[in-house]
Amino acid sequence: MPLPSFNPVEYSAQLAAKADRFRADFAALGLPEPAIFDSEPLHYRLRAEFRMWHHDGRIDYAMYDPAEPGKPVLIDEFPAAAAPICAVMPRLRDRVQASETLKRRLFQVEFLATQSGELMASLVYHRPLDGQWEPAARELAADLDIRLIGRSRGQKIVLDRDWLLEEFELDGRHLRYQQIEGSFTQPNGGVNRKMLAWARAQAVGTGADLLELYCGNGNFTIALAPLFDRVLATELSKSSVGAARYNLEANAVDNVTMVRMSSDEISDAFAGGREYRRMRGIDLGAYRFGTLFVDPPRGGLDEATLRLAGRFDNILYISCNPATLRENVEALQDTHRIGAAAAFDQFPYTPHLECGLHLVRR
Ligand SMILES: C[S@@+](CC[C@H](N)C(=O)[O-])C[C@H]1O[C@@H](n2cnc3c(N)ncnc32)[C@H](O)[C@@H]1O
Repeated sequence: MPLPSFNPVEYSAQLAAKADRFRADFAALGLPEPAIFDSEPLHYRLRAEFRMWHHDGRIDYAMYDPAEPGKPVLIDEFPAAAAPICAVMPRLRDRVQASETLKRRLFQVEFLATQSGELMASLVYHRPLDGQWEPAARELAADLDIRLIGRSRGQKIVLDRDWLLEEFELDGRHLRYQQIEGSFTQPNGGVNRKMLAWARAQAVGTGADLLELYCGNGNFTIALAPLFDRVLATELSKSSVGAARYNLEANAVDNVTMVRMSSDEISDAFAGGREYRRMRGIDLGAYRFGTLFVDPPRGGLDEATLRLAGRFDNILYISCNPATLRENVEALQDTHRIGAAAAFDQFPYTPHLECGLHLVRR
């Protein structure tokens, strides 16, 4: 896949072609007409990372075309990135270039922005960070008015905090989300809000209790919780579970129990497998689960999780990989039909498409 070119004139046609492919790929599985949710055509990415290329006494941002992996493509701008990232990129490069301490063996720069206006950059080095780095970095952070983190092998220097606070309105609620550096967060903030609204619309009326797997920092959990009596939410990553707990409190959501468990562990617990210390005090039998919400990584659902899914009347499935989504829906064909579908264009100008399905027990 070559590096994308960002031409808003081509955007609508590209999205239409992706949606057609989605329809065609799922036609045999009884896909209803999907709702199509577009992205902003530019400045839609809240995360962007670049290698730093050192040459002729200067440094430049670089990306790699997978078709020519040995050859850096030097870039001055990255129009997919959120406007605050675009604005700070040249200023950060010039300031780093002017400081030997900040520049030496700088390998990569990772930006994270929020729609609420916060911005963080992580400077990743191929050398241990010494006592001179921190004062230079503090000056840089103050000049650019951003949060800054320095990383090197086995070393992480956080100047103040390693997270941002995202805030936005959703269906009349003001939501707050801690987003931790290095942990998963949805890259396209505008499209994420459309995914949350779609998921909420699908969940209305499914009632009873919700089981959520792969909940990350509670992105969907916080949005969906008021529509259910009780929610059991699970996630593998320790830092994401920490953020999710923070977010439950920050949003005054009190009907969610959060457990750090992998999808196969929670599937095993439901199947009456071994006893899990992390499940102590949680009586699975006392829940009245009507809905399962899953948003797995690209690999989709494993066998044990598919068996667990088959027990639910409603499965809300958000997927960043239509190929594994299709395999999983095929495996559930005997018990579930597709009640509603959506395509979310998280990744404009690439072939990737995020999909949402509401699977309903036959
Ligand atoms: C696509 S992200 C979705 C996160 C969240 N729903 C959101 O919207 O931000 C997938 C999440 O699954 C978690 N994960 C990966 N493998 C897992 C596993 N085997 N069991 C449970 N969670 C897993 C990752 O840490 C990540 O947070």
